[in-house]
Amino acid sequence: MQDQVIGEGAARTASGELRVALPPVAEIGSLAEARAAIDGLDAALAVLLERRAAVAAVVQRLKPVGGFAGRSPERERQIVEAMAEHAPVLGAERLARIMNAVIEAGLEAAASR
Ligand SMILES: C=C(O[C@@H]1C=C(C(=O)O)C=C[C@H]1O)C(=O)O
Repeated sequence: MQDQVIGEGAARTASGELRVALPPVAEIGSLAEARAAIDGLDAALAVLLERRAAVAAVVQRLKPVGGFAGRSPERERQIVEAMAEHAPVLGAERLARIMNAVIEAGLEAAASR
């Protein structure tokens, strides 16, 4: 099976890996290149977000109380703190807003299935 290209610089490999090109930002020289890079990153993000929602839905089924009723602020704080180590420019405060939207979208999607 061949790699499935999902965007500029992003592909799913036959063995189920997601591969994303991360060339140095300083090498981006034009608006078209910058937008192509964003399109590739967004395609990869979409794949990751879809997978994350599917895994979060599994957690909802396994927890004693799932869904919005079983929301865990402590676990969500831990997630954001761990992510902030990889995203120091965004930082924990902005990441918390992003992840709140991601988590709520995942819980909504799980409830709608
Ligand atoms: C997935 C869980 O349930 C909820 C959803 C979370 C998520 O999408 O990461 C995190 C904490 C909970 O609010 C969990 O408790 O781990």
